[in-house]
Amino acid sequence: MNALELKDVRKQFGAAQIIRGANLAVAQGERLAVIGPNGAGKSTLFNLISGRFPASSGEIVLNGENITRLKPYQINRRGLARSFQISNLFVHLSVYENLRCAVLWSLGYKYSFWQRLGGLRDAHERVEIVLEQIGLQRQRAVLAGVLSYAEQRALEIGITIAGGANVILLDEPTAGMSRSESDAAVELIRKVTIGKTLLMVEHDMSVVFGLADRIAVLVYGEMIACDTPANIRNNAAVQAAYLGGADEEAA
Ligand SMILES: Nc1ncnc2c1ncn2[C@@H]1O[C@H](COP(=O)(O)OP(=O)(O)OP(=O)(O)O)[C@@H](O)[C@H]1O
Repeated sequence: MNALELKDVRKQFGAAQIIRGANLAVAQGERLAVIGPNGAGKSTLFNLISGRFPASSGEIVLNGENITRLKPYQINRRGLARSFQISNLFVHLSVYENLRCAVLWSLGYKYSFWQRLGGLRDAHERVEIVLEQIGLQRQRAVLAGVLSYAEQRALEIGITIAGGANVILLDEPTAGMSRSESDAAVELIRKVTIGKTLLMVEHDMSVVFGLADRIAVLVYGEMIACDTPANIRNNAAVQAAYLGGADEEAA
């Protein structure tokens, strides 16, 4: 079973066709990068998958279940978690508390007293695991607002994976980072997504080619190619429409 499938998904805002029939099948454990020029519809595609916008037509299937008409929290509970370009952190809470909120939310912190006690213990253990994964154990008590930029982005990734979702959507996870910070972020993303399915929108071609098993190319709302990095690099249509010299930069 695929982790995620899009079947002829379309989105229009008024008369403007923004996504023009996207078809995609992402296998369990696969890492897929979505690339394309500014305004191609990449964020819109993520907004459709995560339920923020309803699709105009077509079908979105997560872990075998049709999620096309579900709300974001319902999709989240079914195993899909998403990070945002814009920071999603509680800046006045500590690193630990930020992660704890994310874990408790995913556990559905609203049941009976006894379940809640069990839930709290589970949450603590889960937070410890995520802290270790994102390398922020020593900053656990630090307020999120005073972390370095790269640490904040690592915490956001931690919050995204904290609930144990099997499909992770990352929107430009290395935006605004220096080369060395983004190299470290690639390693972090690789580590925390082992055994999970990753979809990411990313403009930095060295990140894309460093992480992705497959690359989907979106141009004006149409997916013009979806293939291995090597094939995308050599795809004439992709080069003409978008990639240009960017592959040389990444090589
Ligand atoms: N809520 C909306 N209402 C109307 N038009 C929208 C809406 N959201 C996005 N669009 C339009 O859809 C098009 C695609 O935007 P989108 O943000 O998805 O592109 P993108 O590929 O993510 O771009 P970038 O790389 O610059 O982030 C743009 O022309 C944008 O103006």
